Amino acid sequence: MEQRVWALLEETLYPGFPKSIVAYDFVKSVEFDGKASKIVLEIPSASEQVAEQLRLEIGKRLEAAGIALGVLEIRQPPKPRQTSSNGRNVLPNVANFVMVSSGKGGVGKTTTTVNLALALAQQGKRVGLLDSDIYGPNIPRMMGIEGVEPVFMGKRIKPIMAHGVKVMSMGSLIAPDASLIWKGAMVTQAIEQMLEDIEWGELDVLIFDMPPGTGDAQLALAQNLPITAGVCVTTPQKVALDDTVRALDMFRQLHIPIAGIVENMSGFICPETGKEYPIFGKGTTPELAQRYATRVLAEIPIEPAVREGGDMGMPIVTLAPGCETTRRYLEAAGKLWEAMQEVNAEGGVDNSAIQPTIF
Ligand SMILES: Nc1ncnc2c1ncn2[C@@H]1O[C@H](COP(=O)(O)OP(=O)(O)OP(=O)(O)O)[C@@H](O)[C@H]1O
Repeated sequence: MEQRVWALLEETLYPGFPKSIVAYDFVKSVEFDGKASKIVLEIPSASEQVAEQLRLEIGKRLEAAGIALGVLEIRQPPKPRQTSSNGRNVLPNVANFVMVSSGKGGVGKTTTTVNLALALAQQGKRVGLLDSDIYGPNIPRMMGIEGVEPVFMGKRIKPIMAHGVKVMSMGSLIAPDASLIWKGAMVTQAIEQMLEDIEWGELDVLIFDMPPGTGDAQLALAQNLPITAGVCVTTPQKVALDDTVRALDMFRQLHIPIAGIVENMSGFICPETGKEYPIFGKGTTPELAQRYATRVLAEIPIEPAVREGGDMGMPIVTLAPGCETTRRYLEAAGKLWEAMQEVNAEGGVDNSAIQPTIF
C-alpha cells in the first residue's frame, strides 16, 4: 500500500515548479496502518497557500485511488548546521544578488538584465553579471564578448570585463549544445560549481539572468545565496501575464523579495512625433504589481535600437545614452537599488528555510 501512495505522490507536482514532490525529495515518510495513510512532507516554502494546494491535490489523488488519508503533515526542513544567521551564502564578498526571471522565453529577459546591469554600473555600482541560462545563453552576444575565452587562474576563472561590468556565462564554459540534454541534477551541480569557481572579487551587486520558467536553476541559486531581489520581466499580452504569475509565485516560494516587474515591449514610441502607442495593450502589469505588493520598475517600449544594440553587443544604455528608453532603464535601476536597500534595512534575506534537508 505504501508503494501505491508513493506512486501517487510521484504524480503530484510541487506548486509552481515542473517536478513532483518526490523528485524534489520533499516526501519524508509514508506509512499505512491498515486503515489510513500517514504522509510527512518537508517543503521549502512556509506559505499557507502552498501547503493548502498540496493538501487539496494529495487528498484528491488518494481519494480517487480509494486510499484513506489519515494524517498529512507538512512542515519546513530543520535549519542545516552550516548556515549563519542569514542562511547560506557561498559568495560573502557580494553585497546584493538579483535574480531576473520571466515566466516564458522571448519576452526580453536577457535584454532587461544586461541593460539593468549597465545602468547600475553607470550609477557607480560594482556590478557582476552571470548568465545562468545554460539552455540559451545570450549574454555573450549582447555584451559583445562572444568568442572571448575566459582566463583561468589555476582552478578559478576570471570574469570578462565588458561595458564596466564583470561578466561570466555558463555558455562560455560548456560545449555548445551539451547543455540541451542536461537533467535537473546536472544543472544544480553546474550552478553550484560555477558559483564557487568564478573569481568575482568584491561586488555591490551580482545579477543573474535565469533560464525562462521556474525550475532547478532558480532553486539551486536561492539555496546557495540569499537573493536580495527578484525582478520579473513580462510583456503586456494576457498570455504572457499568466506565466508571469508563475514567476512571481516562484519568488514567493523561494523567499525572494520581489523588487518589481519590468513590462517590456510595452508600447511603441513614434520616432517622428515622440508619441507612445500601446500596441500590445497596457495596464495589466500595474494591477499585477499591486497584487504582489510590488512595483512596476519600468515600461520599456519596442524600439529597433534595443534589438540592434543587443545584436551588435552594445546594449542601448551605452549605445544611446540620451534616449527615452535608456532613461527608463536608468530609473528602473535606481528603483531596484532602492528596493534592495529597503530589504537590507529590514534585516536582509534569510534562505535557511529553503535549504535541502541534511541528515
Ligand atoms: N524592447 C525591445 N525592443 C525591441 N526589441 C527587443 C526589445 N526587447 C527585446 N528585444 C529583442 O527581442 C529578442 C528576444 O529578447 P531576449 O533575448 O532579451 O529575450 P529573452 O526573454 O531573454 O529570451 P530567451 O527565452 O531566449 O532567454 C531579441 O532579439 C531582443 O533584441
